[in-house]
Amino acid sequence: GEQRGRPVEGRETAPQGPRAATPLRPRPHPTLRVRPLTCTETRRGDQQVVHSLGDGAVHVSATSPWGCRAWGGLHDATFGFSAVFDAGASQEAVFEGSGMRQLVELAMDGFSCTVFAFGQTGSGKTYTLMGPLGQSDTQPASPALLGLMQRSFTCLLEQSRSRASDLALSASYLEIYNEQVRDLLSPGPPCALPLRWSKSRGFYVENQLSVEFESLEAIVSLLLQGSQRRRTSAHALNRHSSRSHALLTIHVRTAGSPIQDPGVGTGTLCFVDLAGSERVKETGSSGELSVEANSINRSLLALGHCISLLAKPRGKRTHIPYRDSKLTRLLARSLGGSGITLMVACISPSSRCLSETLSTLHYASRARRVTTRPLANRKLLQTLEREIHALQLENLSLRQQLYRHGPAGQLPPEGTPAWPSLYGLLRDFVVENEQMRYGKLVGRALQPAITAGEHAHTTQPCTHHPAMHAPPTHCCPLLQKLPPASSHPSCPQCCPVPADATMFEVQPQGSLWRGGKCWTGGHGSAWLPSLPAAPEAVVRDNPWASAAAQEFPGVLGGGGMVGEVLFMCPHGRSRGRSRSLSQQHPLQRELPGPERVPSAEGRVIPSAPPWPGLPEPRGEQGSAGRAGRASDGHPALLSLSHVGLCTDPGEMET
Ligand SMILES: Nc1ncnc2c1ncn2[C@@H]1O[C@H](COP(=O)(O)OP(=O)(O)OP(=O)(O)O)[C@@H](O)[C@H]1O
Repeated sequence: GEQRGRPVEGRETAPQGPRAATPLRPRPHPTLRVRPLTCTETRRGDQQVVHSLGDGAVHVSATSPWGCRAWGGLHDATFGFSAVFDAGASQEAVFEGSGMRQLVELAMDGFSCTVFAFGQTGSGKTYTLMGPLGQSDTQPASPALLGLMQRSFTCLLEQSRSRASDLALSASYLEIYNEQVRDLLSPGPPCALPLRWSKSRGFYVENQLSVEFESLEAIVSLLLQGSQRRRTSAHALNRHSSRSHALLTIHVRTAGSPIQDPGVGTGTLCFVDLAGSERVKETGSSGELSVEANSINRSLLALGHCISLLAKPRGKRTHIPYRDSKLTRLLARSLGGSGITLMVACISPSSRCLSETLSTLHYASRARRVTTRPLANRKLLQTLEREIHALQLENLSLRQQLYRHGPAGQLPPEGTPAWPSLYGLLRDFVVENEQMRYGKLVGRALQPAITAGEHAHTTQPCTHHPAMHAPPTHCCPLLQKLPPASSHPSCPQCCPVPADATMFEVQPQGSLWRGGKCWTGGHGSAWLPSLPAAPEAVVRDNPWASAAAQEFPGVLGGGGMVGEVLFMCPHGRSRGRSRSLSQQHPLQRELPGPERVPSAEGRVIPSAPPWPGLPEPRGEQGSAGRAGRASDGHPALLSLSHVGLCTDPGEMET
């Protein structure tokens, strides 16, 4: 019996004009185009089964018994789209009414935009995107027949000229033929290019050619050149059937940025002309044609599968198998990622194509439920740049730490085995890295006061390195109480490990093992001018250490953590960069997450997992952490690897 198809939920209203559509539409934006009956279909007496009802609705009434069988007796169905263009709609009407102009503007603003045409073979996908391009090699297409691509190019170039900013446009064009990605712009015979994945770019094609253009003629000629290289064949339903999926991408980037890596920092507008789904029986394909048809159908099936999964509510989504085909890999970002997608479903009105038409309509209905999270690439780039800058600073600090581990301030010679293993070293770096991040936060918090010049007058140039300034001493109460520095104020170049500095290693009993000439207290502020025989003696006999011990009882009274290497600078006053042993630093609450917050002893739990067979990392709460407390219960000394923060927020980071 007859059955009326349910209208698709939440049907969007048709756009009222060029600017009517919402500029940022996170859902794929299905638009329907119904082509006219072809001469062959008319001659054959095929009936028209698709009728536009207006307001984005289309009605399919199946009178063909063949169609009824295929859809289990479903004769009637109404579907809703954001816009429906029937057989009489002009190419211009499709461009203006589909939201294509807005998509171009979004690409210019740095978003990743994709328009893809899908539908049965011979349904008018290529015609909608490119017009009758390539169907006549001798005559150029009339301007009225130009497709979405050429109209978008014009719009892009107009936009790029009208925007004062320095924007450059380039294009790449590839096809996926029998699961091989091939560059359509590279000269020479087509060869398969590798498809790779990177965190910043997602899936991308390696060694793909990208050609810069400045005029409409140039980009249209690229389009023509690529389309002529694209695989097409004739079959029963289409004399110019595309045998591959083609992706033409326009990259909008800031002039001067590298053309080789257009993935990051650019807006993109990608036109995807999918190969049409086909029933081999109907197209009469055999041999190579049927191999191509199988490959096309398989990749379209993978695309359909991804779309069905993406259409589920976010909470109920399972893994999206983008890797099932090259097509889904390349469309991953547009479908479910940070892109904005316009889908153009193309159908034939012929009763003979009913089954395929209904399949396309259901496919489009599913796709409209997919949501993406559009993110402008330029904004993404700024975020990444900030992150890179922070990481570079961190890297520098880590290099300095590594430098300190080398003998006599030298970097270890190449080929020296990593200490104690590469993993151990890395793990320590993770700990240090997190602590330094913590220290950096404090430094950043203090920076405004420092840059305001509040303490500027107190800084003194280092006698060894005039470019370096010692920190303002009055910022830290501990430094204020200490006697004046000996020969010269310290600077990051002199301290903490000058060539004549010596290391001590902390033993399980809490005593210092003299492995060198110097050690420092937990604040890094009480650098001692002479060699201690034992820490107690240092505190007792040395005025610097005594002052520090009075100010912060317990800090200098105990040993460090077992296995720690402590340094002492013979030059007197330390750098200002020092780590607190305080239980609660006022800035701790500003830390971004619990893993960055030091423990009560001022240590940070590393994010690196413990490695079997290796001792606990120095910052970890293990046996080393427990031994880090002095026998009287006060927190013990911290080694340089824990330096970075002062109890007094007034003390600056070097
Ligand atoms: N809206 C239209 N108006 C007039 N002719 C059209 C229209 N759409 C398609 N055609 C004609 O229909 C035929 C098939 O169109 P086209 O090649 O674009 O189909 P296709 O979907 O790209 O097919 P395939 O998937 O096999 O490549 C062409 O001859 C084309 O000129």
